[in-house]
Amino acid sequence: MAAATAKLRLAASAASETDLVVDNVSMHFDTREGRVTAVDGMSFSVERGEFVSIIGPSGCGKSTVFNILGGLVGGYEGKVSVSGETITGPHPSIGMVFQEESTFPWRTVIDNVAFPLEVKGVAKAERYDVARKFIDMVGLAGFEQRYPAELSGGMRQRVAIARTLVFEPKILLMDEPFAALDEQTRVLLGDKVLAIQQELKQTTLLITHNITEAVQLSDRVVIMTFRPGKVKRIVNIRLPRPRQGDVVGSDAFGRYVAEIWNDLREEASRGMAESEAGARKGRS
Ligand SMILES: Nc1ncnc2c1ncn2[C@@H]1O[C@H](COP(=O)(O)OP(=O)(O)OP(=O)(O)O)[C@@H](O)[C@H]1O
Repeated sequence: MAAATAKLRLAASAASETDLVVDNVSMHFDTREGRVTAVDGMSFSVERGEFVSIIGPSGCGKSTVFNILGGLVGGYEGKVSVSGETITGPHPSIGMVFQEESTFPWRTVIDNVAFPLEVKGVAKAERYDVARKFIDMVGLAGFEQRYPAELSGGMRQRVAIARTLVFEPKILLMDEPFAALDEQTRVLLGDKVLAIQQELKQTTLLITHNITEAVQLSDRVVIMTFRPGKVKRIVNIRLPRPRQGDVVGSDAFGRYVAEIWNDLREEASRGMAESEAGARKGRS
């Protein structure tokens, strides 16, 4: 009986392991126009193996949150912790994928992906073995010897994702990695991300302004308000896993998109009204 209870307790704690906690985080910037509150008292967490997206209109503070979590900026209020440890700068458990092009143009795909292992001093044969595994996972097998200029934008972003995964980070943090791609490519790349998620059970936090992408990939979507960025609502996406791109055509998918758009429309309209008012002020 005692053993059964202990087992249950163990299962319950494993089921609720939290990888990332954002606790009451605020960030202000002092500008010539005065103090701007970019993020205001944001709190949320990401459980182990969970895929969470943060979505919000332009200017709501998404990139600021990304920079805080990546340890790229300091001077914020509140606390961010990874597996219970407060972060004070870039944390080795967090692997980042950036919006802008970040592959090294002078290196082949395999040398791009193997780069972090090369820096760590891993021998060539071993680092190529590991790199091949991740190149395969992102669907680029056969392209190992190509240079980034010989690939499409979507393929280059997959190289960047593989290069980050090679570290085996506890948390994968991505800032609009597919923003520059067309809608069809995004949905197809979403399939790749879903497959990776399925295989690695990778804890992932995606920053995006694309509702389809957020619903397609996530277990939960954190909706942010327009400036100052707060958590407006967190939506649980109860679409079955494993998911594939065709989930986008289902009625349930459409309902989630409509629900999130309802919240976002309000925020985006506020953003637009503010920028129009700013432009009028500038003209008068
Ligand atoms: N370094 C900075 N100095 C001054 N203001 C800043 C700075 N970084 C961000 N801001 C302001 O903070 C607010 C949030 O910006 P942020 O870039 O985080 O938003 P975002 O949601 O990522 O926007 P987008 O989707 O357009 O990239 C904006 O009003 C922005 O002008």
